[in-house]
Amino acid sequence: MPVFSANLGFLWTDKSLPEAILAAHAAGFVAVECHWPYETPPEDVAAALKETGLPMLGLNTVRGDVAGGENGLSALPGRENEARAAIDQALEYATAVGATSVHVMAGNASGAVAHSTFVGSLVYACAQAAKNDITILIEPLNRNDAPDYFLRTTDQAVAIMDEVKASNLKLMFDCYHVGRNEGDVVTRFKALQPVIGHVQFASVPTRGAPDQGELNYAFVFRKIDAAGWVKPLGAEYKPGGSTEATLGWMSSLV
Ligand SMILES: O=C(O)C(=O)[C@H](O)CO
Ligand SMILES: [Mg+2]
Repeated sequence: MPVFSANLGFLWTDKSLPEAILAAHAAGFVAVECHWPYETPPEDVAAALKETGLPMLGLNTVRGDVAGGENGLSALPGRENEARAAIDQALEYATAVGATSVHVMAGNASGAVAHSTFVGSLVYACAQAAKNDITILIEPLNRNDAPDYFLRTTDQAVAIMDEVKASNLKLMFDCYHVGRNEGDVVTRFKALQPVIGHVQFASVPTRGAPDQGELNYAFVFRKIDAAGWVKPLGAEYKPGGSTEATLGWMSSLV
């Protein structure tokens, strides 16, 4: 039976991160994950994780100048030092809270130089992360939400993983992005399962709770489960109001 991780970048954003961890535990999630926790002291997060017994699955590297439209640094030619600093920061925070993975965000770029810049950043990230048994994740984002993002497809992600050749580099398979960009979510999941490090989901195309939209998540969850995937699936959707009011899917879809 599938189990779920609450993505606290989107769920319970009305609460502080430690309070959101308590809320996720009370709602029945078995794990949590976040986006950019850096304003919360890691010891406060660690205390809430300890109190609830929930693991923190992952967090993201910072995006750079968000107001200026940046969405990550690791594929940006000329920004290698900032990208490395973002990776160091994420790994330090992950280590302090016991998080098991870090999503290295590529940023808005294209072309061969961006590709080699991203590969270089990932080689660095994987080497640093291996010291603390942390997995590095890369995630293709869909072209509607992130039209200029460097990493767009699962094929591109696999080619990059083949080039980096690090056993701790894995794919973040977000059913929402795959559903919007590529389709064939279940078929792609099965084909990619050996290189997937984490799975996320939200309704397609609105990024709401998974019991709405064109993707049948009762079917998707059943197939992922049947494929032998036992890690928590990350609920990364925008509740558009009270998170509790959207949680019916936790029982209706499994
Ligand atoms: O946008 C997503 O799907 C993510 O998982 C990342 O956290 C980037 O925002
Ligand atoms: Mg995602």
